[in-house]
Amino acid sequence: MTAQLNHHAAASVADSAADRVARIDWQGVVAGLGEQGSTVLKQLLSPQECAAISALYADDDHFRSRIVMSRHGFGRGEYKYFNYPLPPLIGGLRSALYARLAPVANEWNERMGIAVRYPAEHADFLALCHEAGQLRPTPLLLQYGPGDYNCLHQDLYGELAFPLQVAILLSEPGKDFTGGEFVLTEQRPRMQSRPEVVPLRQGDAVAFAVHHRPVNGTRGTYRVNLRHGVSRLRSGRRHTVGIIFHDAT
Ligand SMILES: O=C(O)CCC(=O)C(=O)O
Ligand SMILES: [Fe+2]
Repeated sequence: MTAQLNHHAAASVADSAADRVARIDWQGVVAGLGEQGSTVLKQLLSPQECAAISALYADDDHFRSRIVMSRHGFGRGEYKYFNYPLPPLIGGLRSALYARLAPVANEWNERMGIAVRYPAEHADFLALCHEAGQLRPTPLLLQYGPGDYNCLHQDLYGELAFPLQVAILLSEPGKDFTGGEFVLTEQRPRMQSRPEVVPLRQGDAVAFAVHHRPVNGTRGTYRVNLRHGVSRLRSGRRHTVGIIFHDAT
């Protein structure tokens, strides 16, 4: 009886976005981002939350636009950009994650010799985006079926770009879908690209560099260029929510 009650309590407690972001091992995340340009944030969403967010896909009231990837040469599959106001959990994660990633972004820019610095609070960064004419929300919900894939790309939507982003896998590999792995490539100057496959379970998030990041070499710091995408789904259905911190023109 006690175990059942505890289980029920754990499932029904409103675990705020801020609380769960505060529990992440940020030292480990910062180390992973520094070494690989990406890192996994385990179990950011419960299976119930993943299912609830995936179910939003069918309801166009939540979205400002729908993109069919094959029409633009982006791959195969589709996605929808959320409208403001974002669903509270996604909006809450967006601002809580930003506050933890902004110091990393500032350190990267310093090392890459880029003068831009990011404010501590996401609301202040969004105000800068809006002043620059980047008014449209960028968080998105992606949907893939058998044979679908997402070509390697960078999510840049205007002059202002926050250098890190987060994607959360909403479906369970091996059960809801097969194939469909999250892939990153890292292009070093005058060298061939390094591939990285990021293993994710349902509810896990990956934080990664949007565009470029600094790497220490023997002759100082250089920039590597990153792209991300998704390998071909072999079967089933895969949903992801993408959290991009800059808004779009
Ligand atoms: O579906 C994925 O895992 C990748 C989604 C993506 O490209 C993004 O969130 O920016
Ligand atoms: Fe993307």
